[in-house]
Amino acid sequence: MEIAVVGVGYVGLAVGLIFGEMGHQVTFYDCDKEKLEGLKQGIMPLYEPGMSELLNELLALGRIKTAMDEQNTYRNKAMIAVCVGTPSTESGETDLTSYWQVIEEAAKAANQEFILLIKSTVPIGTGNQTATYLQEHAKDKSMVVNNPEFLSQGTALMDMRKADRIIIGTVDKQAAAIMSAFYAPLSRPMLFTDNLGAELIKYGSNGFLAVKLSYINEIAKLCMHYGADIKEVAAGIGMDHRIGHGYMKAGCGYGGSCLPKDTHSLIYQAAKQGYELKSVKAADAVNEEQKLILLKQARIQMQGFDQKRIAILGVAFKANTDDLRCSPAVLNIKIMIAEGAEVVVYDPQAAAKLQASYPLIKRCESIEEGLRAADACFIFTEWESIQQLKRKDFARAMKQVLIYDERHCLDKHEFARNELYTIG
Ligand SMILES: NC(=O)c1ccc[n+]([C@@H]2O[C@H](COP(=O)([O-])OP(=O)(O)OC[C@H]3O[C@@H](n4cnc5c(N)ncnc54)[C@H](O)[C@@H]3O)[C@@H](O)[C@H]2O)c1
Ligand SMILES: O=c1ccn([C@@H]2O[C@H](COP(=O)(O)OP(=O)(O)O[C@H]3O[C@H](CO)[C@@H](O)[C@H](O)[C@H]3O)[C@@H](O)[C@H]2O)c(=O)[nH]1
Repeated sequence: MEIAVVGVGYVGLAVGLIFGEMGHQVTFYDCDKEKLEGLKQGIMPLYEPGMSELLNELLALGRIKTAMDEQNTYRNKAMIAVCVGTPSTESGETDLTSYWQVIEEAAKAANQEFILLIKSTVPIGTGNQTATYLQEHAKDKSMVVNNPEFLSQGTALMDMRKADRIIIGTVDKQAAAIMSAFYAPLSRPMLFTDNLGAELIKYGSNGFLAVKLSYINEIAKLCMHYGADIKEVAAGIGMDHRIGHGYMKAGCGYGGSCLPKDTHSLIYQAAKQGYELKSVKAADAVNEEQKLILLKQARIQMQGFDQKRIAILGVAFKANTDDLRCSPAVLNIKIMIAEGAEVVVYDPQAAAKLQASYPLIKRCESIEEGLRAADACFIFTEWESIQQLKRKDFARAMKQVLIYDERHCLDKHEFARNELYTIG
C-alpha cells in the first residue's frame, strides 16, 4: 500500500518504519524540512533504540521516501497517517492547529480514495468532526479511522510489533475490513469500535496509568513514614493478578509528552461535559508534589543549594529516550540553579539538548566526571549505566556520599542510612 505519514516525531517515525517493515511504501512528510533532509540520508532527528538501523535498512530497500511538498505527500496514497503533535494549552484544551492543517491539506491534494488514519491523540469527537469535514471537502474519497497509538518512548518499535491491542475506531465497514487485513500480519488482538470509543480508549488508558502510578507513589510516601521498602511493598501488591506489576515503580512521578498532557486534556474535556473527573485530578495533584519531594528534603539536609556542586545523573523523562518534555529533572535543575547551585549533568542522550536550552549547566561526557567533587548527586533517569553503579563509584569521586535516588536505581543495602535517600 502507498502510505503518507505526516509528522515525523516519535510516533510518526515508529509508525512509518513499522509500516515499511510490513512491506508498504511509506512517504514521510513534516513541516520541518531539515528533518526530512536528514531522513533522506538516513539520519534520525531523534533518539529511539533500533530506529536508525531500521530506517537505513528500509531506505536501502526503497520502501521509504520523503516528500517536500503537499502534492507529493498526499497524491496517489491509499492511506494518510496523521502523526503531528497535539499539545495541550494552559487550560488543558488540546491545540489542534497542526492536526487541522493536515486534514485541510489532505482534503485539497488527495486524488484518490484514501483512509485517513488518526494516530495523533485527539480529543473525543475529533474523528467524527474529521469525517464530516472530509465528507464536505473530499467527497467520496475518504474513510476516517481512529487508530490510537499506545507505544512508549524507548520501546517504540517493539511496542508496535507486539502491541497489546490494536484499536480500530470507525463506523465505516469497508474501512474496518481494510484495517483488519492491513494489521493481520502482526497477529495482535484487535478491537473494533467507533471513533468516539477509540478516542476514549486512548485517553482512558493514559488516565488509568496516571492514577495507578500516583497511587503507588502515595503508598511510597507512607513507606517513608513507616520506614518500609516500597519496592517490596509494590512487588507484593502487584502479585495480585488483578493489579499486576506494570506501572508500579514509585519515584519522582510521571513526565514526558503524553501523560501530563493527556490527563490535563481529559480533565478539561470532562469539565466541558459538566463532569469533574476527580480520580485523574487527584493523580495529577499527587504527581505535582512527587517531583519535588527529595529536593525539599535535600534543601534541608544540605542547608540550601547555594555554592553546592550538584551532580545530576539522567535528565531524560525516562531511560532510552532523548526527550526532555515535562521531565521532572528539568524542573528540579531550574530550582537548584535559581538557588545558587552549580549543576553538572550527565545523560547519555539528552544532556546536549538540555545544555542548548540552559547554557548555565555544565555537561559531562562520563558519570565519573559528573560525580567529581560533587556535594550531592540526584538520579532522575534509570539508564542502564546508572543502575549498574556501586557505592565505590560515588565514594571515590564525590566530596561525600550523598545521593537522592529518584528512580530506585541503586542497591540501598550497599549504603549507610545517611548516604542514600529514595521515595519509599
Ligand atoms: N510520544 C509518544 O510516546 C506518543 C505515543 C502515542 C501517541 N502520541 C501522540 O502522537 C502525536 C505525536 O506525538 P510525538 O511525540 O510524535 O510528537 P513530536 O513532537 O515528536 O512530533 C510531531 C511532529 O509533527 C510535525 N508537525 C507539526 N505540525 C505539522 C504540520 N502542520 N504538518 C506537518 N508536520 C507537522 C513536527 O514538526 C514534528 O516533527 C501526539 O498527538 C501525541 O499525543 C505520542
Ligand atoms: O512504573 C512506572 C512507569 C512509568 N513511570 C514514569 O511515567 C512516565 C511515562 O512513562 P511511560 O508510560 O513509560 O512513557 P511514555 O512514552 O510517556 O508512554 C505513555 O504515553 C504514551 C503516549 O500517549 C502512550 O502511548 C503509552 O502507552 C504510555 O505508557 C515517565 O516519566 C516514567 O518515568 C514511573 O515513574 N513509574
